[in-house]
Amino acid sequence: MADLIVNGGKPLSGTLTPSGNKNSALPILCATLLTDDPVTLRNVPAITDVEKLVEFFTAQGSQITWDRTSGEMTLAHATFDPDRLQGTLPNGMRSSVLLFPPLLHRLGRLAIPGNAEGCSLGIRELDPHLEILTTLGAQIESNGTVTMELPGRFRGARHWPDYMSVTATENFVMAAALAEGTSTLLNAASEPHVQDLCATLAQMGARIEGIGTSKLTIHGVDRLHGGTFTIASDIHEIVTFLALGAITGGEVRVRESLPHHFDLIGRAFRKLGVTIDHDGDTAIVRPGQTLRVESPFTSNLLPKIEAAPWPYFPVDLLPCMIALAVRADGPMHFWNKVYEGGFTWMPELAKFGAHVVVSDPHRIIVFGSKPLRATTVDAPYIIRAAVALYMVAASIPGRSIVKNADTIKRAHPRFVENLRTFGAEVEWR
Ligand SMILES: CC(=O)N[C@H]1[C@@H](OP(=O)(O)OP(=O)(O)OC[C@H]2O[C@@H](n3ccc(=O)[nH]c3=O)[C@H](O)[C@@H]2O)O[C@H](CO)[C@@H](O)[C@@H]1O
Ligand SMILES: C=C(OP(=O)(O)O)C(=O)O
Repeated sequence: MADLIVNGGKPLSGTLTPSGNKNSALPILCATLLTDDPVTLRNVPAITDVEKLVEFFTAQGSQITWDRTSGEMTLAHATFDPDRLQGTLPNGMRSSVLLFPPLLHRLGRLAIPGNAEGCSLGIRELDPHLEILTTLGAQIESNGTVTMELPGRFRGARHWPDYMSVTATENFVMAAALAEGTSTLLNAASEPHVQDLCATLAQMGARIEGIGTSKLTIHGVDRLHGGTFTIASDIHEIVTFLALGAITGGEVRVRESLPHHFDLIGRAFRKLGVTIDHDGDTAIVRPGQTLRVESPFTSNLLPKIEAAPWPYFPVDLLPCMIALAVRADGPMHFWNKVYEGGFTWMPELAKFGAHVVVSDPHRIIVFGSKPLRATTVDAPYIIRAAVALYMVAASIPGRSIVKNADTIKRAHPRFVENLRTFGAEVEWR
């Protein structure tokens, strides 16, 4: 495990070109297995989750070249050899579940241990994935090991799951793209990365209607083809760097900042006193903004930022807003409607001197603007919680240590190198 050593208290200023979104790159990489044609991907982030998938594909015989500096990767799975698969999928990452449809499509059979690993935000359920695969024609058995069998092709069907799950929606789309007949998913997730996967599959020849909405209709086709596709910017990295500018009082510009996804995110910043300007596709946080919780017009109302499946504010961005709230004048209520483990790291914030009341596993109130001190904190296995602990450390003069922060490397390549170009004093140890 690696620790971040931080000498904080300086304004961080600079311009960032964000890397590719992990949550777009991983399903798209899995989707490349749906064709034998070569696929070239641009802007692939050099992150540990991608490294694990590439290692997995290579171990099964796929041909992959990856220029980590330019971000261009070419994959050819014509030589993918099912007999080499020993039943172990990449571990420590939720996205392994995204291999189920393409592997079933190629192998017809798959056996996995009964639990899906992911970060420690909460229990990462397998059931919605297995329900989808069953609905689309797979047969599932479980006795500790889960065995999936697909006789022939996936078969088109209608499905309405309990909730909008990102990876389960992605699995539905991948399976239905090559199914016999038409499939419909209601209560579909529509996060930017779900849209990215659908758009890439459409470019590969899939017939998908309703991209970006909660109802997806997919007309199955016989084959998908290769091509050249670009992974979109990482909305999490965009927000992180803007928030870093705001919390340290610096001026930050982020290029390729996906302004069309920004309305509600910009509103969350405004609730904490931060204005994000847009100049074309560059997002800008200007220096010298006062972090202050915006007063609602309604009297006696506790201001609130609530996170839920898109188009709500994204749960993965809550930690950045919590870090800002720690520094903002006034109380802010946060509501994570998705994960029961999203606030387990609040005791680490308290070590800096932050005042946070955990109301229940899904809700906290941050009483900001308390005097803070540099200190040592422990990051949980939650990417943006580690980022948020760094943000608070960066805002406090003196030496802090964020221990076990290397979960950040799962999503953000060159995190420390980028921070240094912004004037940060920070290093891995
Ligand atoms: C690789 C990838 O893309 N990972 C993302 C994906 O994970 P993932 O696809 O695993 O997340 P899901 O959308 O399935 O939600 C995670 C868990 O939250 C609970 N749940 C979710 C929604 C809901 O309305 N009710 C409910 O109870 C379920 O227990 C579920 O298992 O989406 C999450 C939610 O945006 C993000 O944090 C992850 O970064
Ligand atoms: C929760 C996350 O990722 P994963 O689902 O891959 O664990 C995340 O990116 O914050």
